[in-house]
Formats: sequence, structure tokens, C-alpha cells
Amino acid sequence: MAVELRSKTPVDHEPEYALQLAGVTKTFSGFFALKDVSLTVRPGEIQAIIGPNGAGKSTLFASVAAEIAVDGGSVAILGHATSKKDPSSLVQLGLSRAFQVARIYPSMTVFENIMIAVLGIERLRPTSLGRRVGTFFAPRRLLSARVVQAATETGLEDVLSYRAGAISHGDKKRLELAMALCMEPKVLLLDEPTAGMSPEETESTVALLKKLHNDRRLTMLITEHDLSVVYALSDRIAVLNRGAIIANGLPDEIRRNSEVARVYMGGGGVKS
Ligand SMILES: Nc1ncnc2c1ncn2[C@@H]1O[C@H](COP(=O)(O)OP(=O)(O)OP(=O)(O)O)[C@@H](O)[C@H]1O
Repeated sequence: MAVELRSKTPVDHEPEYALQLAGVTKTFSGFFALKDVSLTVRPGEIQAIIGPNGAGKSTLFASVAAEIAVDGGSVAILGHATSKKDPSSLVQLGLSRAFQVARIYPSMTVFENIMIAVLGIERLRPTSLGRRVGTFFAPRRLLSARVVQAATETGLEDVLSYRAGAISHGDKKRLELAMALCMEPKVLLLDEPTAGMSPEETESTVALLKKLHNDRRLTMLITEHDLSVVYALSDRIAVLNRGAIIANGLPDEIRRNSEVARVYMGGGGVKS
């Protein structure tokens, strides 16, 4: 008689979508900042959101990060609905965010800044008993090793002892990225990752993001005004205009889309 063999532990299936927005609407005093926005991003994809000023990009990011409540529709991260969750519980779901203007502590050292992020995630980490572990019990040597690892991964190992306010603009953005990586994200939101950077800093940031994406198989949602960065990084590009997605496709499809060219660039194509 054939015996059916079954594993005793359930298989942990990866959800089909790392990020799913379904009919998301957000109004400010009756003005539609987002209008019935639906978007899906598969695990490991880099999805860009582009669009002219005021299109709704920041509102979309804030909706995904649960920093604002949406008026209609739903957002799910790795299969979990985010409604009624606060931003810190989204960290536990696997979401981290880096901002256009790096949110760091300028009077503290680079090491101390990263340590704050490491301690933050330690506090959120559940123990095998289902409790949240206190930071007091984690050996300092181990925590320090994680700080150094994040700094090395982002190219900050030589400036660990510097005051964060005194490092270059590019390094400040790397520092925020290092802090976001300490949260061990599966989905990373990147708001203008190369804003204000020199061409050299932009080039090395694009290379760093590609490397992090490959090494960690991160899903990334990115908004960026520099289209050469968008084309260099993205698997798919969605175009927002007046709160609605007017196109979403492969970089080449977006480059050739005449409606995108009309609303985004006033005609003439979407150039990198
Ligand atoms: N808190 C708010 N109160 C009122 N209106 C808002 C608020 N936040 C955004 N808006 C409006 O919603 C629309 C979308 O704004 P949003 O900042 O999301 O656009 P954006 O695409 O990020 O623009 P930019 O590229 O200039 O940063 C704009 O018309 C903006 O004025």
C-alpha cells in the first residue's frame, strides 16, 4: 500500500506579492491626492514610482508606510493588511523606509546612529516565548558586530567614529540606509535616494542599491526625480499623474509610452 508522506511542519510559502495596493484613495479636504490606485510588486522586484510634482508620490509612500490613513482601498505587505497598524509594527512585517532628507542624529557618531537602529529592532524581536526581548540581555559584542556589518555593507566602515552631522551628504544617505538595513527589511521604501548628490555619489549609490538588492533579495519601492537612476535600477516603472496611475510597465515600455511623454515631460519622450 502506498504511504503518503507529509511534512509535520507547514511549508512557509512566500506570498505572491511583497506589496499590494488595491483601489487606494486618499483625499485632503476633498482633493484627491490618490485616486483608486492599484499596484502589485512581486518579491525581489524593484518598482519605481515616477510622476510630475504633486502627482501623489509622497502620499503613496506615506500610505504604504501607514504614516497616513487612506480613505478607501487597502494596502498589504507580504500578504498582511496594514490598515490599523502603526509604522513600528510594519517594521515587524518587514518594511523599512529611507527618506529624501536623511533622518539621522547629527550630534551622535555614525556608530551610535546605527546602534540606535540595532537596539530598536532588538526591542521588537519576539522571543521563542512570544515575549519581546529587552535590549539588556543581548551581548554588547554581538550588537557591535551588527553595527560594523551594516556599516561595512554600506561603505561606512571608515567613518564609524565621525559625528554624523560632519560626514558628506552621500554618506548621510548611506547612514540612513544602514539604519534601515538593521531592521532586516524584506521591503525597502526609498524616497529620492540620490537627491542632492554629486554625479559620483549618485553612481556609487546606484551600484550600492543594486548590490544590496542582489545580496539580500530585497523588494524595493523607489521614487526618484533623476530618471537615469530610475532606468538603471527598476524592473518596473509606474507613472502617477494627478493621483492616478496612468502607466505601469517595463522601463522600455514607459520610455515609449506617448501618454507618459505628454503628461510627464510635456511631450518629447521620457528620457534618461
Ligand atoms: N497634508 C496635505 N494636506 C493637503 N494637501 C496635501 C497634503 N499632502 C499632499 N497634498 C496634496 O496632494 C497632492 C499630492 O502631493 P504629493 O506630495 O503626494 O505629490 P508628489 O508627487 O510627492 O510631489 P513632489 O514630486 O512635488 O514631491 C498635491 O496636490 C499636494 O498639494
